[in-house]
Amino acid sequence: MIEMKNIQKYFDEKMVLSSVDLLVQEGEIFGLLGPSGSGKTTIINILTNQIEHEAGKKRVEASAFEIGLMLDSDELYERLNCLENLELFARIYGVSHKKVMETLENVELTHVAKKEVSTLSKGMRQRLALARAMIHTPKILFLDEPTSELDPVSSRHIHEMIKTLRHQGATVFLTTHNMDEAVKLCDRVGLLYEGKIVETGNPYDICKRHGAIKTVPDLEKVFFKMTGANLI
Ligand SMILES: Nc1ncnc2c1ncn2[C@@H]1O[C@H](COP(=O)(O)OP(=O)(O)OP(=O)(O)O)[C@@H](O)[C@H]1O
Repeated sequence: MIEMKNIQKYFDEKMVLSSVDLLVQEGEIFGLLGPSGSGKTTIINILTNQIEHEAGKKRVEASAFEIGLMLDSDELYERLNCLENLELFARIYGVSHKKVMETLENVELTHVAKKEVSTLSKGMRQRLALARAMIHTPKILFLDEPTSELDPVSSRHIHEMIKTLRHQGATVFLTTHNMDEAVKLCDRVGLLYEGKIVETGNPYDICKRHGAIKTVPDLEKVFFKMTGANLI
């Protein structure tokens, strides 16, 4: 379970999160949606103990070793090959070579196992970053925009991997700009706006309630309806 209660976060004088409340149940795929700069990455950083918050309470029911994290910048080692990137993490987590090879196969990167990361396509990099985040079969997986800039086929591939991990019992917390993705992938979403979660629920139900939301401009219209404020 993941919980935030009345979380506040400032960067210098600027308040980024004014009062964030959210609850993610075990085994859910939860999507955090919001415009650029609304604080989605900040929330992941707080939940994964990378930054401190100023007020409020948080709870992540998993030890550091039970958490998987994939950041927006994939943070792979450019000069190492795919296999070496995974082996490095596998050693830290005590994961066998067999599991590394299986994971490479699951993300369909066996044929480029010995290729240096700097030579991979964006889609391959994303798949490798996801493989690295889930190599130890985490209890909770945090994904910051896992399919940003990917073509539809690569995105679908990533979606399947995320769903497989969920079927194995993991809880997945991801950020996205894309409501269409949220409808396909997430059990529930939270809409982040002006430092607060202004709406949570099943993405399909939210779309039905507000009319179709497919793109960020659509989402902005919904925000306008809810808050009376423009996003830009
Ligand atoms: N280390 C930092 N120091 C100062 N300001 C920061 C820092 N990290 C984030 N911010 C600011 O906090 C706000 C929220 O940033 P954050 O990256 O969490 O947003 P986001 O919703 O993830 O955006 P995007 O969708 O563009 O990735 C932005 O205004 C950003 O400039």
